[in-house]
Amino acid sequence: MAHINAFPRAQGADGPATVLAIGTANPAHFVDQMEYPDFFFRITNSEDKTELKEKFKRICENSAIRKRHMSLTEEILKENPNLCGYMEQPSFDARQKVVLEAVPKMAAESAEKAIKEWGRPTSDITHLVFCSAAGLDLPGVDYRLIQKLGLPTSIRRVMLYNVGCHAGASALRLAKDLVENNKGARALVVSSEVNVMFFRGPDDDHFENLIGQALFGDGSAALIVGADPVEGVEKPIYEISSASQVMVPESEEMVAGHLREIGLTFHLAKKVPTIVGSNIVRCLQAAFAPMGITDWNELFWIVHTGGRAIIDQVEANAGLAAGKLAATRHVLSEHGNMQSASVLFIMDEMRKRSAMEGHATTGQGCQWGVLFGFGPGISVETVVLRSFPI
Ligand SMILES: CC(C)(COP(=O)(O)OP(=O)(O)OC[C@H]1O[C@@H](n2cnc3c(N)ncnc32)[C@H](O)[C@@H]1OP(=O)(O)O)[C@@H](O)C(=O)NCCC(=O)NCCSC(=O)/C=C/c1ccc(O)cc1
Repeated sequence: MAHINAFPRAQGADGPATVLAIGTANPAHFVDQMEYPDFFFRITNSEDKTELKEKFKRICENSAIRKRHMSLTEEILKENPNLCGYMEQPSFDARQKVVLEAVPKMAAESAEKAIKEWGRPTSDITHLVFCSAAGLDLPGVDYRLIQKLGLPTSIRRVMLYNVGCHAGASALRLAKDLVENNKGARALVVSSEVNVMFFRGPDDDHFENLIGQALFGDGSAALIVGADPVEGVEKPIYEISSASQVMVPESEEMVAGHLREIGLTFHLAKKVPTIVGSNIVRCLQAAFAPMGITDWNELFWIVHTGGRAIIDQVEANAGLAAGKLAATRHVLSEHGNMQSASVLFIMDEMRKRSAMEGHATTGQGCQWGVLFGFGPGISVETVVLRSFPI
């Protein structure tokens, strides 16, 4: 009997991973950030907490957010008053109901847009990477997407569930490895996030909860990632040149999420913006040493929209010129913090405004760019991108 000494190894791609298409989606319903304090304190029956409301108003005014899209409507909140208390029980089933509908719906919508831009049949998609911080349900949204999009049932799926805000960048890191190690592979990367799991009313002793209530919005983004683009068929937007992850030393639990009967509770230390800021140059130096780049203004920039103070700290620590974070600030303003989807939205915004402003490349005229994902821990993902000519 013939013996096989080794399985044939998958053949790798010739070139690096590239982003070949991007699609985004949001719920139609949105809240105006300036009107939100009135709505939030009214719907949660907290009008008597006048001091807290004044502070929440100041936070909203200083958030640099104009609007946020939300799956949670006034109607749903009225039907489920336990969502409006600070820690009312039960609320998990009501949260889960919204999550199970909204997350796959938005995911399919953004993926359809990405597939349409890509221009090839769904049968050519070999891998699926799905990420979300919302939802525990089996089979997962990866499976739902196969049904909704008519993807091959043999598609190789990876789920990044409950990773946190840095998961969008983690998904890019993973997709890069998948497509570079499997010749001809095309990965559909989808992030879909809703803030239903941690919506709750105010409490005098837990102000960090209110910080979260002021920042998060819902959104989904999808990308097609593949190496060796087919000439005349596929048009690369960015190269994913390198991707690395680091846990910021001694930052454990500065950003943390705990799933309880009352949904996701999270911890957010006041020091988060300064800790992120003070670690940024170290990450840049490690990522750009191979190119010999030390002037961070040479790069195009994509920074997770964690909060205005985080973006300010990154800008100050990297010594960035005005306008370098314009795409990031625009996504913050229009959507708030959409967790893992944020950086993918900014990738889309960056290439669109580069074309609109008449730049020579998809990275506002720059060749190299950096994408930062921040999340629980604090974890930092640093992705080096390379632009393409427009
Ligand atoms: C836009 C903010 C919220 C407000 O702007 P500001 O008014 O100029 O900021 P201040 O620093 O002056 O803060 C205003 C007030 O809020 C208070 N504050 C300021 N952060 C705080 C604070 N983390 N605690 C508790 N009081 C505070 C601060 O002490 C101050 O109080 P007071 O002096 O009495 O008015 C700004 O502070 C800001 O962007 N902060 C960064 C927010 C931040 O850390 N974002 C990270 C988000 S990532 C994340 O939450 C992920 C969660 C997650 C986890 C797991 C999952 O699975 C999913 C999700």
